[in-house]
Amino acid sequence: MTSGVLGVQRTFLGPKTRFVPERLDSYLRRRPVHSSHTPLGSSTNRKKVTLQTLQAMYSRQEPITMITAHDFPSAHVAEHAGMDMILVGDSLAMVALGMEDTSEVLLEEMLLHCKSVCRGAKAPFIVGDLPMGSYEVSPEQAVQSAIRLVKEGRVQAVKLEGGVEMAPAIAKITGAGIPVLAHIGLTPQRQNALGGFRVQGKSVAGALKLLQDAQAVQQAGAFGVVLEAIPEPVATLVTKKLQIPTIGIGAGNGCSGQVLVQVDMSGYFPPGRRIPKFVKKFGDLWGEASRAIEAYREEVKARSYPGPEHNYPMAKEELEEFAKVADKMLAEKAS
Ligand SMILES: Nc1nc(=O)c2c([nH]1)NC[C@@H]1CN(c3ccc(C(=O)N[C@@H](CCC(=O)O)C(=O)O)cc3)CN21
Ligand SMILES: CC(C)C(=O)C(=O)O
Ligand SMILES: [Mg+2]
Repeated sequence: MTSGVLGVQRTFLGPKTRFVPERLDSYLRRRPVHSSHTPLGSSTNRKKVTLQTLQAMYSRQEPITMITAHDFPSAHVAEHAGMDMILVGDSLAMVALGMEDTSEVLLEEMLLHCKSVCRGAKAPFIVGDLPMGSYEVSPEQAVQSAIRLVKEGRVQAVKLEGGVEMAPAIAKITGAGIPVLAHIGLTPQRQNALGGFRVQGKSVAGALKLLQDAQAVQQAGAFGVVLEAIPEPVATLVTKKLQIPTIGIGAGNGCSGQVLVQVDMSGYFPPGRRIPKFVKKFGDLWGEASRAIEAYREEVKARSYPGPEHNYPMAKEELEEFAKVADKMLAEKAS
């Protein structure tokens, strides 16, 4: 194994070659993976993660890693970082489209985002969120919407919110050969019924309901279930009672895998914005982006950008001739 990105550059390009990011990328793509785990940066040549891959991870109790993406670059970087699964979450309504909540986003809009994400990442298993209003009316409506996400959006699976009450829709979609990831606990599309973004399953009755929901979606054929905003012991117990993986978000460390919203975990939000308690800010993308833009703005104002190294050259004779001819041309025009 090479010792990090700089080592890779030298090996491939040689000491005299200028570093071209695109070449490093294509090199990494061709480089064979020797170890069973995926080293950082070499993931773009990784084999496609399938339902069977995920099943194998679950069997050997290897944590399943999932992150949201909402466009080409956020998908590409998630793939490059070696994520197992990508969720085109309807949270994009808020983080990419500036909507008040997730209930506003349309199936058509989700399709556009699914398409760009699927162009940006090939290896991860990609799941598309069914938006509110696209699946609750009937199992027929649900399967029609799911088919559009696969056929037009190019995702490999769909996710929908709800437990016992959504079992018939889950059965209908899986019957059409489309894998379904269920989502129970805090279901943001139902925030008006839940009384806001509230932790679920904190009482005996609430925890029992979660267990019933989890069993119902498993019975209906879901390949996994997202557990959102529930106490850790409840999520851990639900995970133990199921035969399908649980993907936690705000559900503690006893789940089969974890998911986070990419802009949350990478810190791509302004200082002072409220984030859920379960989010860990692994980076400061907002700080990086705003520092870069500020520096660009200042250099333009100070006339220090663009510099000579950013200019296109022109032969001296051409330039002198141009100046002469230009003056003549303008004088002719004026008379
Ligand atoms: N950017 C983003 N990240 C998310 O994780 C996310 C979204 N958007 N949009 C849809 C839902 C909403 N989510 C949320 C939002 C807020 C809390 C939150 O503030 N919870 C409180 C506890 C509230 C209570 O129990 O009364 C907390 O302290 O974490 C939780 C989940 C998760 N989802
Ligand atoms: C937070 C995850 C589970 C989600 O549903 C989304 O991003 O829309
Ligand atoms: Mg969602």
